[in-house]
Amino acid sequence: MTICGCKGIRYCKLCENSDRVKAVKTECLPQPIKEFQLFCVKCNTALSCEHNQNNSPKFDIKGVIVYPDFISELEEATLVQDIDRGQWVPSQSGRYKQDYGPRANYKRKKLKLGQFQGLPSYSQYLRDRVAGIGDLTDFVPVEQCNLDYKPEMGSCIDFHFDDFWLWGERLIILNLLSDSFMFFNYEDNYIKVPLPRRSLILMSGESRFLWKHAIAREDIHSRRISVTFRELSEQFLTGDRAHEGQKIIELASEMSATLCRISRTTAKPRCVSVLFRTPTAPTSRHIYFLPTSCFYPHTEPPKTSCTVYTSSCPARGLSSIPEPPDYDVNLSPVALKEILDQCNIIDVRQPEELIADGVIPGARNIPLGELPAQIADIDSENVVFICKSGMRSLRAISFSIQYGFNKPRHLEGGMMAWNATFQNK
Ligand SMILES: O=C(O)CCC(=O)C(=O)O
Ligand SMILES: [Fe+2]
Repeated sequence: MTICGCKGIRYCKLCENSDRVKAVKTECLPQPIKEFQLFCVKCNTALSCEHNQNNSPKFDIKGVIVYPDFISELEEATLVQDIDRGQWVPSQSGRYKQDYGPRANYKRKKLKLGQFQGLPSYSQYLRDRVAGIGDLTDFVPVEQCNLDYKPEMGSCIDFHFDDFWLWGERLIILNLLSDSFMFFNYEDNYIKVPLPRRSLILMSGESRFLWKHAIAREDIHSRRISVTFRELSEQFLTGDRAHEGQKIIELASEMSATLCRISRTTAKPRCVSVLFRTPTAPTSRHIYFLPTSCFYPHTEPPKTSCTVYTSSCPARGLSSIPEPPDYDVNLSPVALKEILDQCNIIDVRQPEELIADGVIPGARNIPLGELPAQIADIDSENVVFICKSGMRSLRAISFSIQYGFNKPRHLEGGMMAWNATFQNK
């Protein structure tokens, strides 16, 4: 017996050799598709263009827009950290799922709102940013679905339409942690749309109603998280179920996190400290750097609602840092050298910096941006983070403490201090 979320013809690497999957006729199982056209995210076309010489393109797809770099690397790291605080539940085809939205019985066309506590507060700034895109000012997301794809699980999602009865014309998906492709199919035409890491894809019009979409197993090379936002269909907005729709919209905008306190930090004038209480993290304190364009420091921070706070702050550049650690995180180059063989050294620089400035023997290179995806593979004891000057390694410390690492430390002053101490000696 394997424990996974697969049923019927769906399978993952845990259950693909099970009796249930073997019993399904091979021709019924989804097979890899080898022939497809490639979509150009610069020209928004699957036809040949200056970036992409597709062989004899047959079809174009309308209604797809990809927004590269929709969030920054730091925002991604913080977002993944917030998402991972929630519980992942096994789903079909080797995926894991976190669903925030109304419970729906699609066959009976019935909704249950009892459990729905609203969309998570950590994604409020994303929703605000989406609403800042020209055509999406009236996009009111009422569902957020996070999916976790892992190559070792063979995670994928087969070709499908998202439900039309409940969900509206526009689907919005944020692609986190690794590059991938959204695969589209209409009759015998296949198109792959690149989804660079940290990009957002908007699917509407033909790409929503005519073409099915999928994420292929062969396009998951390392951990990938997708965050899908869905709006209500017309009948829940203006049609005969509008009263239910209104209730859902009200519930969706209620934060599942309660804002406990928001205060200015005296030590850092451009920051506010925000205390939240959420079902998954009883109290979590975030210090937000305020963008210069933000209304602070001209007015008092709002005291009652974090919706007001987040939607009033243009979220670009917003990032959170946890509490400072309560032990000495600093190791001097000399101190580190003495205990080098007992340390688990993680170098968070980019690979090209290792070539330029040298490495400490035994160090494992995990660039800071990769840390959220790889942190589960690091032994959490005796960790010493290294970077060029000691700034990124401090962030790595904060991040890893939240994952339960035991007193991680760093090389104070980074490789610059190390080289100044030991080079030519
Ligand atoms: O993970 C993705 O990007 C696609 C998810 C999807 O299509 C769905 O949940 O309906
Ligand atoms: Fe979908």
